[in-house]
Amino acid sequence: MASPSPTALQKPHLQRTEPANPVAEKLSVDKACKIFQLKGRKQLCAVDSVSFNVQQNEIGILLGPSGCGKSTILRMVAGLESISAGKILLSGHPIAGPGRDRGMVFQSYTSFPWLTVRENVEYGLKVNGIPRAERRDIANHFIDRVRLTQFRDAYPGQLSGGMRQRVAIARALANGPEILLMDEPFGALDPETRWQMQELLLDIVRTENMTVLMVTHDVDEALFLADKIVFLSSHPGTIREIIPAPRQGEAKPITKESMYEISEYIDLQKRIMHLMREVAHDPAR
Ligand SMILES: Nc1ncnc2c1ncn2[C@@H]1O[C@H](COP(=O)(O)OP(=O)(O)OP(=O)(O)O)[C@@H](O)[C@H]1O
Repeated sequence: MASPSPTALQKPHLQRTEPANPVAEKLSVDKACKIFQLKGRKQLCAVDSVSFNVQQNEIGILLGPSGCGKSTILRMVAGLESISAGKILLSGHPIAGPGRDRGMVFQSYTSFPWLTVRENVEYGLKVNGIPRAERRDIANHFIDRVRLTQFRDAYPGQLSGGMRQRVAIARALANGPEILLMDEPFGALDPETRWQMQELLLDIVRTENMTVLMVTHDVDEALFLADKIVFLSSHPGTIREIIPAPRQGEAKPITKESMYEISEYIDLQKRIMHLMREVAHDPAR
């Protein structure tokens, strides 16, 4: 089945909101804080004055020890958690709750089991009143992009874990988000499937001009996918270091094997392992 015509992908519902004033960053997190209210008037500062940005077409990775606030930051960007102080802007506009301009992919499988792959991918478009023929074209395009063409009419229960995550990615992309927010999306997959998914994501980000903010625990995944690694330390979650990847955008290696032939990646891997040990031994550093 052919991809939808370019015009189908330029329909108003898929047009990305242009910023009121053009800004360099797609996502700007500026001194963001999150304080959770606990029982007995106690408070927990989970994220303290965190600032970073992600440019259009970049993959930004949030990396750091357990409890350093990675998911909380992602959830604030998603609008699922309020921001206690500071600000978060997407294309120059403040985040004020969840919205279709952000596509979410979680570690757990989130497809509707009673809908087929195509119905799952079409779901958001249907809710938003997109006519049947158009949403079918869009769904088919993204199902092809995640290489599930042969499984359009299958139900999620008939798919492997990796295939179900591909459905989640296609579903998120079909809604035309400005940024894809991914929380450990490949964490439940076996190592080989995980590699394949990482390579597929890199390919999709390039060809669909997508911007991504992803949480991971996995140093190799961060190295392979990132244009920028935001490394956090915990209690409270603060930025330890913002590390640009040795190669950016089109210059990044497209397979894991080729990444490990590049000495800067090996050096960076060692440096990140070292940082991980430091923050694990002394969270306050
Ligand atoms: N709803 C909540 N209420 C109170 N505390 C919370 C809440 N959500 C998260 N926290 C706390 O905020 C801190 C950061 O949690 P968060 O889940 O963001 O960390 P993380 O880096 O994503 O951890 P992990 O890597 O283990 O998933 C933790 O101390 C956690 O206990």
